[in-house]
Amino acid sequence: MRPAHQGAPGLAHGGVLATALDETLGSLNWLLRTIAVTGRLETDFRRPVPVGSVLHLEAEVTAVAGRKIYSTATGRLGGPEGPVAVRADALFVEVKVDHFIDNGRPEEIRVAMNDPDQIRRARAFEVNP
Ligand SMILES: CCCCCCCCCC(=O)SCCNC(=O)CCNC(=O)[C@H](O)C(C)(C)COP(=O)(O)OP(=O)(O)OC[C@H]1O[C@@H](n2cnc3c(N)ncnc32)[C@H](O)[C@@H]1OP(=O)(O)O
Repeated sequence: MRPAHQGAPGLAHGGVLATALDETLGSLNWLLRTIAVTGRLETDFRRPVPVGSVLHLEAEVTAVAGRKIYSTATGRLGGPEGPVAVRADALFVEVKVDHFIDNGRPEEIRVAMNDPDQIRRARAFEVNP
């Protein structure tokens, strides 16, 4: 956690922690080779996370039902054996790539689609920087 992630003095902002959980959970969809968006993200903040601390994040898929992917993530202070600071349960919903083409701002979609580097093109859709 860096100073830019601060909310209350010296502590990480809850929205930043939720973003970190969402990104970790979203990475699972790459492993499933499925394009999916967050439909629901339920977050528990169990301990304050100090600026300067390391948050160890892990996530797993718990179930897949049709287009619905259920997953859970845990963030521990300091490392994999540290105390649980945050956790989240999520539902991702599988979408076609058209979801982004139809709903995204045309300028960014055009730049991404015109990139001849296929890996960079796919990554352009991956995260909100
Ligand atoms: C190559 C590209 C790679 C791209 C990777 C991109 C990763 C980006 C990650 C993100 O930034 S996600 C950003 C935040 N999320 C969104 O913007 C999603 C906005 N929501 C939507 O677009 C739609 O609501 C959504 C696609 C999630 C669902 O709409 P649909 O019309 O496609 O499906 P539908 O509403 O029929 O829901 C499908 C199933 O999911 C269930 N569902 C959807 N949203 C739910 C919800 N919030 N809570 C509980 N259940 C939900 C819904 O009940 C239904 O269940 P059943 O199949 O059992 O009937």
